[in-house]
Amino acid sequence: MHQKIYVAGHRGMVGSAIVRQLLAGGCAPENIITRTHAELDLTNQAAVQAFLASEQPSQVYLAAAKVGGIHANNTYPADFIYQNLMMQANVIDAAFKNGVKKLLFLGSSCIYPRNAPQPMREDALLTGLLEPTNEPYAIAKIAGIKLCESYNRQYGASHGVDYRSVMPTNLYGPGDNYHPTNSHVIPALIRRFHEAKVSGAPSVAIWGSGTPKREFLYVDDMAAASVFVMNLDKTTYDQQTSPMQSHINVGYGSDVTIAEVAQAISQVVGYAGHITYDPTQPDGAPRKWMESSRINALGWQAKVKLTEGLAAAYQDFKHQIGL
Ligand SMILES: NC(=O)C1=CN([C@@H]2O[C@H](COP(=O)(O)OP(=O)(O)OC[C@H]3O[C@@H](n4cnc5c(N)ncnc54)[C@H](OP(=O)(O)O)[C@@H]3O)[C@@H](O)[C@H]2O)C=CC1
Ligand SMILES: C[C@H]1O[C@H](OP(=O)(O)OP(=O)(O)OC[C@H]2O[C@@H](n3cnc4c(=O)[nH]c(N)nc43)[C@H](O)[C@@H]2O)[C@@H](O)[C@@H](O)C1=O
Repeated sequence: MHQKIYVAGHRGMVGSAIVRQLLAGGCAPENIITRTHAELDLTNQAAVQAFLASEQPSQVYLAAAKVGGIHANNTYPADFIYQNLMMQANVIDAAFKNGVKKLLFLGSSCIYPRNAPQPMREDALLTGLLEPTNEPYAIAKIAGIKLCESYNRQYGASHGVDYRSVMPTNLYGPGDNYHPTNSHVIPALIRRFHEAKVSGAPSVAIWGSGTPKREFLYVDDMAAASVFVMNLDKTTYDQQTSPMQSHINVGYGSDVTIAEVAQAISQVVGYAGHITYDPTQPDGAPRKWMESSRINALGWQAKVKLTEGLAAAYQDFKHQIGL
């Protein structure tokens, strides 16, 4: 019998990329189960339980979450911690209760301490204070990792439960959220430089100092990593993880300053004006570069270079606004 795969968050940037990856890998469309947020609110425990009881998928990709950039995280902390805690607890528990043996949880690079040595290794988790601008979201993500680990420890031998966690670095690409203030830096600046080019604005303001560094991974690379980790045989996966340190970093391999990525975006968009800086906006973590040797040792490597990915992201933006 063909495997039914539930992709939670299939309309989101990562979820839609995971669906593309599954289809490209030969998965039949009818075997990919999806529900929109309007059809199934994952913060509703009874609805999630009823859905998984009726669909009985064999795998779950948990790519649904309350997601946003530094301003959104800093403005709506209650939404970020509550909705993410509820979604992941509901999906992971209902998956177990309905016999799902394989689940992949998507965390974030935010789980690591603000001042973790760079690049950040998986064993840096819980060794220091978190970045205040996204601490609530990070706490929810850490809880997601520990939910997966705890179900594995309690039910792995008896029920074959094998729930895995990948920690993406900052992501961008098709299907991104281009909201002017709630988005992440790359989609926000694609929109702002595009609008400045169209309006002829003489300058564009970047938030913060421009000095923080970020690692950026193209979303289709992230989707490939997600399917790769989900399908790894357990013996191989266990070689790079331990029962209470089961998460795996997924990074591009190198990072750039915000000033450098802003310059690159202005070139891709074709904006010729000046770049200024708005110190009233927060910088957030000074650096968030992932140490990805575990997943690299398992056989996955990022492929899409930043300039190539930015060009594709700009095409996606223009498509989203109907150009
Ligand atoms: N983007 C990034 O840079 C990074 C993302 N991640 C993680 O990757 C995962 C995917 O992120 P990304 O694709 O960027 O996020 P998106 O916001 O693009 O997608 C999230 C999806 O989840 C859905 N969703 C949100 N709340 C609910 C709910 N209550 N019930 C049902 N569905 C819901 C959204 O639907 P709707 O829009 O209709 O509400 C949307 O389709 C998340 O776990 C995120 O934390 C980790 C690191 C970096
Ligand atoms: C992805 C990961 O990490 C996220 O945190 P973050 O990396 O700080 O997110 P960010 O992309 O919003 O900012 C990156 C940097 O960029 C600068 N910056 C400049 N100008 C704009 C700007 O116009 N918009 C935004 N958003 N940032 C800007 C901004 O000041 C900051 O220094 C979490 O929210 C959380 O979502 C998470 O999971």
